[in-house]
Amino acid sequence: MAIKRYKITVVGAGFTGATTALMLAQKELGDVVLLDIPQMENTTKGKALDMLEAGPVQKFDSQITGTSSYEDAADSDIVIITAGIARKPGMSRDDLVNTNAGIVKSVCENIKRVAPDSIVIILSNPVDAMTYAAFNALGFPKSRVIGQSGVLDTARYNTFIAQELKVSVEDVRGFVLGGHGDDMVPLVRYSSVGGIPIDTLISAERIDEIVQRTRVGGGEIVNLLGNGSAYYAPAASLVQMAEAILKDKKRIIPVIALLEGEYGYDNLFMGVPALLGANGIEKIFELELTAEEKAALDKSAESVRSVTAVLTV
Ligand SMILES: NC(=O)C1=CN([C@@H]2O[C@H](COP(=O)(O)OP(=O)(O)OC[C@H]3O[C@@H](n4cnc5c(N)ncnc54)[C@H](O)[C@@H]3O)[C@@H](O)[C@H]2O)C=CC1
Ligand SMILES: O=C([O-])CC(=O)C(=O)O
Repeated sequence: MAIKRYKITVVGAGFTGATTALMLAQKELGDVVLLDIPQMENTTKGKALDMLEAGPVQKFDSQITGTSSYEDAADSDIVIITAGIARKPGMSRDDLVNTNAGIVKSVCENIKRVAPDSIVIILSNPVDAMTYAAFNALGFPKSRVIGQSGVLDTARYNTFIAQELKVSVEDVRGFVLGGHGDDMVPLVRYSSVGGIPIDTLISAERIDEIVQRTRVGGGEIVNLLGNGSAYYAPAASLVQMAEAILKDKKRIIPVIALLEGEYGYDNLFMGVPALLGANGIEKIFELELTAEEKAALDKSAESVRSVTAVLTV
């Protein structure tokens, strides 16, 4: 019997990448390769060794390797791309598009060469457009090119709802659709706590405030940190997606997927609820939307389209 040990490569060993590598190892989802540019090789090796040395204390046996060589990523089952620059206060995610498109493209050309059967999850911002750029550079089927935004946006939304009601986060089921920008669409009508619709528990005014705080949730952290963006919750979100795939859990979670007619959009990568399993995105779910919800989603899609259109690479 051949027992499989998974290999997960995390490209970009900065705040999000390093945190993701540690969380993957803590859950023993597989062996982890942490990869950054040659100028960062010693730092990357140092971070990987430091994490590995947490294993005896935290009782995990995942290997963690720091490297700048794509050969070490050969035949990865999953590749997570966090490479690129992060925004600072006063910037929007879209300001990163030109720099990060070049980085994501070069990373994907290497991944295509060394791990042609991998499932690729993209975090680098602006993430809807970067997932599109990755899809073009990889040439993989759409089921194997997935962007992360919805797990994080939903986690923020759920956090604020749980705080408002003083209940366990475990019982909150929020839903966020659309692009990873300030006009994302938290869907109040599809959000519940212990099965109870939130609009029967929270006033309309407070719900509006929670929705607005969710939309600018990334910016709230950017302003507090002063010199970078969120990484603990983004890393946890990536790990949830990797786990759904590696354990073939068939989870229904929001991810950035290529839309080919769904919700009325074509040739657009944007956040929608999807079934995530061993084959990557196995199905996209189309929810019925009211005219108001559809108008909000159209606005978000328009923002994603305009930043995707500036891709020059
Ligand atoms: N989609 C989402 O929900 C989120 C996206 N992000 C995005 O993730 C990206 C990374 O954020 P952080 O880790 O905080 O930034 P960071 O600056 O801490 O780390 C980025 C790392 O990428 C590396 N890098 C740059 N070019 C590379 C290349 N060609 N190959 C390999 N590695 C390369 C850098 O050396 C650096 O170590 C940013 O674009 C940020 O905006 C961050 C949080 C959430
Ligand atoms: O806000 C940022 O720039 C990073 C990010 O995407 C998030 O934390 O949602």
